[in-house]
Amino acid sequence: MKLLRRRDIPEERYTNAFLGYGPEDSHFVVELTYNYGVESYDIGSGFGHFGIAVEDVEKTVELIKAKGGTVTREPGPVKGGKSVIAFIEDPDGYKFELIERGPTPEPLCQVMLRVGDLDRAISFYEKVTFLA
Ligand SMILES: C[C@@H](O)C(=O)SC[C@H](NC(=O)CC[C@H](N)C(=O)O)C(=O)NCC(=O)O
Ligand SMILES: [Zn+2]
Repeated sequence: MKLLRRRDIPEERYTNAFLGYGPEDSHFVVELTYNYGVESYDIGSGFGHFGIAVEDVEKTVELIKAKGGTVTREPGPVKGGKSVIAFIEDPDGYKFELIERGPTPEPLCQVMLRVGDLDRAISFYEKVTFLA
């Protein structure tokens, strides 16, 4: 990913940074928010991870390790499945998953949220986000 833009709102005492693999009007982005003076957060157990598709998880993990990244789950098939994945943890404790897939113009591909009622959540997102 690369930094697309910063957005500082001093009157609200926070700064955003937007990172992605392409322009915001056509690509998913990660929006980082820094609240002035707040150095850490309790991430809790609801947020799972976001996913980044790569063509070679093992090679990508080696590159991440060489750059000092923290690998919390080594490359290999997902338990109970075949997709090759790995998990990386960022300095704030947020995780992203590397998912082995073919070439794609949009590697930033999914967000995992833990929910208390799957059918309720499915119904909500289908109802609320059906924007057509
Ligand atoms: C589909 C792919 O994007 C996944 O994230 S599946 C990875 C898999 N997920 C779970 O096990 C979800 C349930 C778990 N109790 C949770 O709440 O995270 C996973 O993490 N597998 C572990 C592994 O080592 O394969
Ligand atoms: Zn996942």
